[in-house]
Amino acid sequence: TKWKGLAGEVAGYDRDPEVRRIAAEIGLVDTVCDSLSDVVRDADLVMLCVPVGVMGAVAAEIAPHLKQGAILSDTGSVKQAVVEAVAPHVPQGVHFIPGHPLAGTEQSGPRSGFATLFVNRWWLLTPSETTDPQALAKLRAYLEGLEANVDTMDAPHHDITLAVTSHCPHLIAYTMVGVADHVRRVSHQEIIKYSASGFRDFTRIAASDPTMWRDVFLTNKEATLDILGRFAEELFVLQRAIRTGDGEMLHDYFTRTRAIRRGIIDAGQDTDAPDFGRVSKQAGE
Ligand SMILES: NC(=O)c1ccc[n+]([C@@H]2O[C@H](COP(=O)([O-])OP(=O)(O)OC[C@H]3O[C@@H](n4cnc5c(N)ncnc54)[C@H](O)[C@@H]3O)[C@@H](O)[C@H]2O)c1
Ligand SMILES: O=C(O)C(=O)C[C@]1(C(=O)O)C=C[C@@H](O)C=C1
Repeated sequence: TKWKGLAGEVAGYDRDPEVRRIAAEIGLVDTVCDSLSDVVRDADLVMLCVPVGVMGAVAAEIAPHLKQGAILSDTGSVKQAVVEAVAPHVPQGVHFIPGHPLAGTEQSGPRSGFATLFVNRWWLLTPSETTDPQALAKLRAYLEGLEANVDTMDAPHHDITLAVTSHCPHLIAYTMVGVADHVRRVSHQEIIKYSASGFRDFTRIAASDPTMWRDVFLTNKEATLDILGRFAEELFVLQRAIRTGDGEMLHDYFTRTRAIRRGIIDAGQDTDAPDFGRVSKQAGE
């Protein structure tokens, strides 16, 4: 926001005094406030950037201090649970428009952000039927000012989509790293020394913030369990193909998954891993 000069003043608050100290030190915001009530009092846009599990408690605390006409949004990775937790606290005359930037890394904390984090990344908004179109247009224009691509969808659809594209992949990465940790026949030293790049990618994801991801799974329970159920079924099919030596099945399956990867690259969404693009081009595709 500061990079693009999109706001007259950017104020921030975190309940952790160390986070507030660092934010002031690195100039993350113009003003570091000492309380939630102070930080929201005169704000035209309030962005809740806390773990999904505490969104409701924070909303309840700020509610009496929100300015009439203000836009209230959030960055939570799950949307339906945030709507349920936050909406009941939102006063008349305040526009609540939930959101989720599909941008981030395994790092968390005030030093992890950077000005161009949202450039050419999706920022999903989940307005309701009663959302004021002018407030929605204003928020969209602000996010586009950050050079994000904005799309809207309803909250349940967001949650099942992200269960597929983000939440379950994280759980699978956490699990694989956990498995490596528990395998007795391969030492920890060997795992570190011979870590192939696939496993290294998993360890990056599995280093993501435990509080954030605990809350994601506890609040997007139904969708993640649905997709994990399908994952388990397909895993059994692949296991059987390996056991029975069904090479044709494995080859067909991997050909289809490779096409998905190519689709992501062709859509210009592969901003993080240019190496992979290079590898597939070298393979003559
Ligand atoms: N990290 C990512 O890749 C990413 C990407 C998109 C969305 N998100 C979502 O954005 C939100 C924030 O994630 P993050 O990565 O910025 O986490 P973070 O850990 O960097 O920041 C969260 C902050 O919230 C503070 N906090 C916790 N409870 C609080 C409370 N009651 N009052 C005030 N502050 C409180 C913590 O002290 C912490 O500094 C989460 O809901 C997450 O799901 C994260
Ligand atoms: O690259 C990463 O570290 C991420 O996982 C970022 C990622 C994602 O799954 O794409 C993680 C969670 C957020 O809600 C949005 C973005």
